Amino acid sequence: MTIPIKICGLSTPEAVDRAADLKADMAGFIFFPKSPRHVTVDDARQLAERARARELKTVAVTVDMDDAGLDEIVEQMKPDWLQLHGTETPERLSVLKVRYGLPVMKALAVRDAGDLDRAAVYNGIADRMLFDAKPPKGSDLPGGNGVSFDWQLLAGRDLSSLDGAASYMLSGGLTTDNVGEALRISGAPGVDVSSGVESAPGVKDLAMMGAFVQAVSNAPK
Ligand SMILES: O=C(O)c1ccccc1NCC(=O)[C@H](O)[C@H](O)COP(=O)(O)O
Repeated sequence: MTIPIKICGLSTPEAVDRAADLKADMAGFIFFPKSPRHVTVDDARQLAERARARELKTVAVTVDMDDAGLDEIVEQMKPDWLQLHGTETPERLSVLKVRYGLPVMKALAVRDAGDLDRAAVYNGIADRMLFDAKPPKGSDLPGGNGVSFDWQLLAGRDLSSLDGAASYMLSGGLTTDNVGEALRISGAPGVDVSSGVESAPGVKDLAMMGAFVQAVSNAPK
């Protein structure tokens, strides 16, 4: 079984090409001005075009964005997926799925088992969940903080009610050094990485990207 990998926060053609060379499944582009990974719509349009040419799926990552902002992103970038990384409700997801006809990945911030229980409200609505760590106190970013949550929370948990073959992705503080252990403990069907493949905030490191993908493929199935 191959584990789907999303590499998030890409902002250069080199990083997009590297993700495609490595046969990552998804490339995430961040629309959040406070993030060191923020891209403009025009940047995203060009980067997504490049990804599409290599059959790399693109994900527009937004946070409680209004319709006007989303309209522009969808029209220009033509993403394959929307990732909603804010406080979007199941009702909001339903509206956006009809409006854009795109699959939606809902990020949920996890610290304890109760947080994971909240995923149930998105059953049958989100096409995929992304379980990420809660941001540390004082962080301006809802994601991309390089912190993990307790992977044991996912161990043995029945998430079969979530739809799709890869019903969720594990995220938050994953690195080459810990992703094998994270997969072993959680049994996650997919992984997402951002700061764990960066040499500085927002700067993707091509060698680290390669090492991460290798570590995932080396992980015991
Ligand atoms: O990465 C960001 O800067 C970011 C900003 C605002 C919303 C979401 C953001 N990232 C979303 C992701 O999917 C990240 O890959 C995920 O949070 C994991 O990040 P990391 O812990 O750095 O691997």
